[in-house]
Amino acid sequence: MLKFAANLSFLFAEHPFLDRFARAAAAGFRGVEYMFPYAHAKEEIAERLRAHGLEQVLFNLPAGDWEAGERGLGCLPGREAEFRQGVELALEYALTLGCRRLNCLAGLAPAGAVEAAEVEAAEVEAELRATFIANLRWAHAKLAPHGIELLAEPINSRVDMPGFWLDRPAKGLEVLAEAGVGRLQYDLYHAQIMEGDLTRFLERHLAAIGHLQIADNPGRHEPGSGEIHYPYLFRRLAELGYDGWIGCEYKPAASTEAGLGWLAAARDI
Ligand SMILES: O=C(O)C(=O)[C@@H](O)CO
Ligand SMILES: [Mg+2]
Repeated sequence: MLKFAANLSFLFAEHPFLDRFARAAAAGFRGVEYMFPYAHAKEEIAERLRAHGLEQVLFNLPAGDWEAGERGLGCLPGREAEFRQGVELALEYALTLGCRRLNCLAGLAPAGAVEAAEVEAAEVEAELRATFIANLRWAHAKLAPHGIELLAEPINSRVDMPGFWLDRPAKGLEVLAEAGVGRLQYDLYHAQIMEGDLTRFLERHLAAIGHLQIADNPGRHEPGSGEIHYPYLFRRLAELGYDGWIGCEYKPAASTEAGLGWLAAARDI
C-alpha cells in the first residue's frame, strides 16, 4: 500500500496551522509534512502529532528570509554560518517531533549569476555548486548520527521559483552523487515542468529518491486535474516496491476535503 502524507502548508490551509493536524487525521492521513515548523513551539506540534496519531514525515531546513523572497540558503556563498545554525535548529525540532527526513532548499542563484558573461557565469555556477555540496556534507554529518536523512529537492524555475538554483532532477542527481550524501526529494509536479519522463526517472533512480511529492500540472491542483496520469504512476510505484512517503503538496481547487476523491482509489493500490 502506498503511504500518503498531508502537506499542511498546502492542505487544510483554510484552518489555523495547529488545527490542520486534526483535519488531516480525520481525513485518514497517518503522516504529515509542511514547509517550516519554526513559528511554533516544537512541544506544541509534538502534542498535536501525539493526540492525532500522526507521523511527522518531513520539513525543510530554515530557508533564509522567506518573506523577503529567499528560498533556501544551501547554495549561497557567505551564508554558511546561518545555514549551520539552521541545521542545528532543524535537528532540535526533528528530534522532538520524531522526524526522520529534512529537506535542504538550495535557494535562488544570486542576482546577476544568470545574466553574467559565459566564463564568469561558469565560475559562479561552480562556486554555488561547491557551496551547496559543502553545506550538504556538513548537514549530513550532523543529522546522520541521529538517523535523520538529508534530502534535496529540485524545484521548477519556469513557473514557481524563477532563479531557483537546483531546478532539474538530473542536476539534483548529479550534485548529490558528487556530494556523496543525501537523496532526492522528487516532486513530480516540478519534475514534469522541467524534464517530464516521470516513469522512466522513477524506474531508473528510485534508490536515489528518499521522498516523493505530488500535484498535477498545470495549476498545481489535485492529482487528476491535469496532464499527469497519476493512477498509472501510483501502480508503477507499487510494482517497483516504493515504500517511502508521498507528500500531497497541491493547492486544493476548492476545499481540501472536497478534493480528496482521488485518494481513496490511490490508497488501495
Ligand atoms: O515547493 C515545494 O515543492 C516544496 O516542497 C517546498 O517545501 C519548498 O518550498
Ligand atoms: Mg515540493
